[in-house]
Amino acid sequence: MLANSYDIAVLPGDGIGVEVMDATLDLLRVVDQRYGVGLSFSVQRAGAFAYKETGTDLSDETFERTARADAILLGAMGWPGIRHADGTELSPQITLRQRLNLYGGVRPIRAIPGVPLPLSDPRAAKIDFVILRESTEGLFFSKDQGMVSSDWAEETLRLTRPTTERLARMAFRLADHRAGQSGRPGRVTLVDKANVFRAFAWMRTVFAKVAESYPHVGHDAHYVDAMALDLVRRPWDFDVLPMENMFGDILSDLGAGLIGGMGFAPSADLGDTHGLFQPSHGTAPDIAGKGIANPTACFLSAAMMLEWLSVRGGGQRLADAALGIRAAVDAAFMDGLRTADVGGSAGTVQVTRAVITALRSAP
Ligand SMILES: NC(=O)c1ccc[n+]([C@@H]2O[C@H](COP(=O)([O-])OP(=O)(O)OC[C@H]3O[C@@H](n4cnc5c(N)ncnc54)[C@H](O)[C@@H]3O)[C@@H](O)[C@H]2O)c1
Ligand SMILES: CC(C)[C@H](C(=O)O)[C@@H](O)C(=O)O
Ligand SMILES: [Mg+2]
Repeated sequence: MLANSYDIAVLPGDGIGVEVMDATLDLLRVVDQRYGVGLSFSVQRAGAFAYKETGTDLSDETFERTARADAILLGAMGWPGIRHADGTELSPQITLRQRLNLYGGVRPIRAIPGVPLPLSDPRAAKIDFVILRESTEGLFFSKDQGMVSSDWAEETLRLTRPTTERLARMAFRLADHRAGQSGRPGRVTLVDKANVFRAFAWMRTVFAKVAESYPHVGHDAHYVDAMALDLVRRPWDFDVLPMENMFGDILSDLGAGLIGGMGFAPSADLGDTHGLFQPSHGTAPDIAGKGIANPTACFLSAAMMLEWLSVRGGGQRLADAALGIRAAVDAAFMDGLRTADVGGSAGTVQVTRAVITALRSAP
């Protein structure tokens, strides 16, 4: 699909989602001038404040428009006080994942050179792994269908063969791709709780079968509780970590903590036909409106979007643009940029200016 222009559906959402998206669109316009990738943006309203004003957090019209785009860029959605009648928070992100079958939640955790890290071990600078969060089933399968009585409450975890096999193939392809780029051997480590639940023992058999088709990629499994320990103790040892939905939700925030916080953690929700890109963080009500949200995670999510469009046949310019964003982010932080979340004073606008300057001055 070598196209001259790409239609990007943009859903800024709520709180700092809007702030980091404004910054990302400023960056992408400069990227477009420099690399000539031909991006056009159609901004759509969705999220908690849309719900408050219109009664829906994701209208059918917005969904259809979003589903027709070449790629989707999302800020963050949700707001603590804005709830459904049953008290649950709104989550149109989950609706999008389920309706577009975005089963592969790719959440890279990479230490950005120059950003202060919480672990003092010098090996922390080498942290570079990917959480691959299954994003349509697992424990989220029973969302809105859990049974609650006055005496008990029950939710259901479901893993299906088609999704588990697709997730496994995505994990091995990703490890293979990363090995090709880094020169290090690839390794897929399934994160589960197979010592207690049959569902995870079964998941191991599905992964072991898929692994046979990738003999050059290493493969093992790790219990989720031990993985929580080892991600703090030796995170530099891991490569690609596929896991069930809820485990991935939790461990991806832990991973973000290892590299400076949520403001540095990008993500992509990928299916076979659609790709949605968003920072892993939420709407951050505690800092919204203060101008200090770190837009780096959203910048890096936009880079993932350009790379995905490139891999789907969009050509080298998109790949170069993705690399250009990553290099500019690294250069800006190496040059001393310090965001408020890592003890500095640079706000959203300063970070955006610094990254744009680095992009413009790159050879
Ligand atoms: N993908 C999404 O849209 C998404 C993800 C997570 C949470 N949420 C929603 O967001 C709302 C707030 O959730 P929460 O507070 O648990 O999680 P959060 O990710 O919004 O915030 C957690 C902490 O990280 C900080 N933080 C997050 N992003 C940051 C950034 N870019 N720069 C600097 N600091 C940042 C916040 O200030 C806060 O201290 C809830 O309604 C939740 O449901 C949405
Ligand atoms: C806001 C919430 C519905 C969402 C999730 O649980 O998936 C978020 O925590 C995330 O990690 O993207
Ligand atoms: Mg989460």
